[in-house]
Amino acid sequence: MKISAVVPAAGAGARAGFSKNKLLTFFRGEPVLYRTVSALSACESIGEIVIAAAKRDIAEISAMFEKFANVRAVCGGDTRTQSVLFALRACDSPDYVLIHDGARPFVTQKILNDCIETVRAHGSAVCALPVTDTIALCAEEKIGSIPDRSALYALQTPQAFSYAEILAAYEKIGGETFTDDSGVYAKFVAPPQIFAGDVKNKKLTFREDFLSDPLPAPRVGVGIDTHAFGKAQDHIVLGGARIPSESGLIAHSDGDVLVHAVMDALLSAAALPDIGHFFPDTDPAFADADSLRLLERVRDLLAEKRFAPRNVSAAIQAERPRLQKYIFSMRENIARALRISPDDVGLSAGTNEGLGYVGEGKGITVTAYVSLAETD
Ligand SMILES: Nc1ccn([C@@H]2O[C@H](COP(=O)(O)OP(=O)(O)OP(=O)(O)O)[C@@H](O)[C@H]2O)c(=O)n1
Ligand SMILES: C[C@](O)(CO)[C@H](O)COP(=O)(O)O
Repeated sequence: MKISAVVPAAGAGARAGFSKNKLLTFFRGEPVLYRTVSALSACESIGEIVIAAAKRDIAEISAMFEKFANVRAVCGGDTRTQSVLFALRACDSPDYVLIHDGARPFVTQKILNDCIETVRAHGSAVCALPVTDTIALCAEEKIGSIPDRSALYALQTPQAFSYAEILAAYEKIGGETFTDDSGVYAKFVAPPQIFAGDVKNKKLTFREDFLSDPLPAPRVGVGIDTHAFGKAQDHIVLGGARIPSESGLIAHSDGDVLVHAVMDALLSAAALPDIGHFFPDTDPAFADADSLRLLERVRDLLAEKRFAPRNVSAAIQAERPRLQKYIFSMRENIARALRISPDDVGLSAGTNEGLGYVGEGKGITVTAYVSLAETD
């Protein structure tokens, strides 16, 4: 079952009033369009992604996605309707196509999956929200009538259709302009099926839309742990790596002070009790425990609260042993346990210039910061 995505992104963004296309402006550290397309790209059911871009923006948009093998940009048109038509024509004959505005960067994986499930079942799928305001039909600044609100919905994107049907419908339009794709399908094919949208999936239209953020701020957490040398052992375990050492770190578990600090940071970010609560050092079950397995359990505890780790940044203070050649495998081990990329795990290691208990080689201290994302 092949599913393509079409992203109309060729507008001018006139109502937002920036000096360039609003989709190329930054929101929370990345261009709006990058956020939108990244969400589509993270959806496993979607294959190719075709962006309709204005001629003046096409080089910038193509460069933005050069590392995405499945994303390409084609020339859009003067209206959204034309842009969608041109991108539809450029698709590689999928079974279904999902059309999503570049200007809706807050689309969630749940919405995308619901859209795909609906189109598979019904041949069409339109993201729709029941309206909460009273809607009036007006003429000459007078209210003509007030339709029954229980039958009114605000239509969002994504909207998905059988590719053959929506392409054929778009080819029949001629010069007419539609405000969305469901209108085209309704006119030339059949009444489209709706599924539940989300208020957070709003379209960035006006400058003010860029000031209010519908997404919760990322949650951060900090964790600090220290273990003393003194165990009769020829190695320490740090970030899951076994590192030769004159003596081991004293602990009930494997003494992985780095992973312990990361676990405490994760639990703290989620406002959960610390590792002493979940893995007490009086419980024989955790004697010599592999801390990476405990880290996986912390990941699962976060998932129960609908949080997922986004990134880890930790600083190791150790006079000895030398750690540089183990840093990459530590990053990989932590990333694997947390199901994130090693690129999202930053580690630094330094001595304490001979000062204090670290400098005297009596122990190792790690300070870890993490951030969490809320999951759908
Ligand atoms: N000729 C056009 C016009 C719009 N769009 C896209 O359609 C989506 C919804 O349109 P809108 O929010 O109206 O964007 P703009 O047309 O850019 O905004 P404005 O009307 O304020 O100029 C946006 O992702 C926009 O880039 C498009 O692909 N081609
Ligand atoms: C397609 C759409 O986002 C559905 O709500 C909307 O109709 C686009 O309208 P615009 O005027 O092109 O922003």
